[in-house]
Amino acid sequence: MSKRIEIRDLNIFYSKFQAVRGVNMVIEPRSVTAFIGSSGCGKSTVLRSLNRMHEVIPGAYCQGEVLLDGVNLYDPAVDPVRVRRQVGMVFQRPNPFPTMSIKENVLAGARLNNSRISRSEADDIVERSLRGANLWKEVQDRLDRPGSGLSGGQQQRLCIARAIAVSPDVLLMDEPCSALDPISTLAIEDLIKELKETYTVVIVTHNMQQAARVSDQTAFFNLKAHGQPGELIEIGSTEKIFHNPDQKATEDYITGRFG
Ligand SMILES: Nc1ncnc2c1ncn2[C@@H]1O[C@H](COP(=O)(O)OP(=O)(O)OP(=O)(O)O)[C@@H](O)[C@H]1O
Repeated sequence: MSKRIEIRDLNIFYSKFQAVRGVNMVIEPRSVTAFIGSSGCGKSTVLRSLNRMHEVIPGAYCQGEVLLDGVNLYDPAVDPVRVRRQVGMVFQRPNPFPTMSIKENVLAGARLNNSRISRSEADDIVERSLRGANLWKEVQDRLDRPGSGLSGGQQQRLCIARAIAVSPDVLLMDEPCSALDPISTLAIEDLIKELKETYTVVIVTHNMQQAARVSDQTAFFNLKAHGQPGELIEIGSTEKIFHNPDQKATEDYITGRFG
């Protein structure tokens, strides 16, 4: 549970187009790291490279290393399906399986890994995951109703429950609150702070206040010019990046002078 991520000399391509260049960073276990930066600088691309989701896109590939507790996820001997089990992902729009019950939504990934889960094991996974996603109290009396009947914020917590049901080491979140109202957003932010007790969390956000509220470390990405690859400009404690960054480009972005 909760592993250290080290990214070494990562270059990321969509066929001939290089989207990201030369990223190096360390993400400690039991912490939240926020990726910020203007649109198109490669935040989501880097995030997707951390669980080998990037290469699912035809023609897309990476060069470099992503180490999870010292093991390179891109080593030819490593099974990408196993990587995606270890490194879970939550997307921008809550995407529960609409016809499945709340309970079956939570169990979807767990059933893929093991088709013979006993009833009591399934009940345990459902309760543990829904409690972990701060949703249990709201749905415990309607576990057999469709996941699509929940509010947007509840659906996103259901997706988080589905991600943690397979006991990952890392949770990736790509703008998890961008489709949510402010109250649901705060509920997810509170949850992120709890999740870091157990998992390594990496979140892409356009919301600076959100990065400042939830993250321990912030990584600022930028593009030198349109059509150029995105680069990691600066990474540091969120306190430092927001109050005393080393790079002028970071300061300009944080203070809203561009981006
Ligand atoms: N599936 C794809 N095929 C080809 N190019 C892509 C694909 N997805 C993203 N790109 C390109 O890669 C670059 C980085 O995109 P990415 O979505 O990672 O940026 P981002 O910083 O997450 O942007 P945003 O903040 O707008 O979500 C952009 O130039 C984008 O057009």
